[in-house]
Amino acid sequence: MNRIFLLGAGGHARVVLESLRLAEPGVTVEVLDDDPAKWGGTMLGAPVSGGRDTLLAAPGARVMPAIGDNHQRLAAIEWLENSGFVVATTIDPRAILSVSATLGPGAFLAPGAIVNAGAALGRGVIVNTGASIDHDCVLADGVHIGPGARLCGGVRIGLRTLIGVGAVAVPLRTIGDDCVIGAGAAVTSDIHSGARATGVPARIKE
Ligand SMILES: CC(=O)SCCNC(=O)CCNC(=O)[C@H](O)C(C)(C)COP(=O)(O)OP(=O)(O)OC[C@H]1O[C@@H](n2cnc3c(N)ncnc32)[C@H](O)[C@@H]1OP(=O)(O)O
Repeated sequence: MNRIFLLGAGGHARVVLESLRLAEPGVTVEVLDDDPAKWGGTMLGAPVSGGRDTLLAAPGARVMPAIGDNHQRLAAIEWLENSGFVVATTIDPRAILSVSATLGPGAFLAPGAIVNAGAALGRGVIVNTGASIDHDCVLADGVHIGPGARLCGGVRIGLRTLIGVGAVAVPLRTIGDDCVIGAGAAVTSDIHSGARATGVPARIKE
């Protein structure tokens, strides 16, 4: 039986669940969440059967992290790896992934996402609905590229950074760790780690 646990029962997890069912027809999905209030319920017909303790009864199980928050998702992946679980990736069949691009464990490509030649995406990277990552981009662990965002060629993005919905970055720019790039921003200069930047062109908000 093709069985997988989905870690997370929020809005992002519902998107991942639908993509997973399309990518792996017939898969049996069991949902886990750290919030006990969700236990015993269902999410899109899949049982929400408990929290991480439930996993400990299934050593070596396959788990897809589906937590929207970048820090929490990456921490969960590290916990799963250290606990001996197999961290899955999910590529929605309506996404396009270059044969020469690479994805780390726990990565998710949403419907309409495009990842082009030579791009390297780390662990737990989300490329959300209709976003595009062009050739030779390098995205570190825990990055989230929001819906409709566009990265030109050779852009580098640091750990856990969020690129907001509809934002863009021109070629070869570097955006550091733990940044937030606001919705609709145009990144035309490098952005240092920890910065929040908005606008066209994007300016760092101190
Ligand atoms: C499927 C999904 O939903 S995936 C979700 C992906 N997530 C996103 O895309 C979220 C992106 N987040 C944003 O763009 C946010 O607005 C942020 C992070 C830039 C700012 O959030 P906050 O710190 O809460 O700022 P806040 O809403 O209080 O606004 C502060 C000021 O910045 C302005 N501002 C906020 N966002 C932006 C933006 N994207 N571009 C330009 N100005 C902005 C506000 O208008 C406000 O201006 P004012 O002080 O003149 O009134």
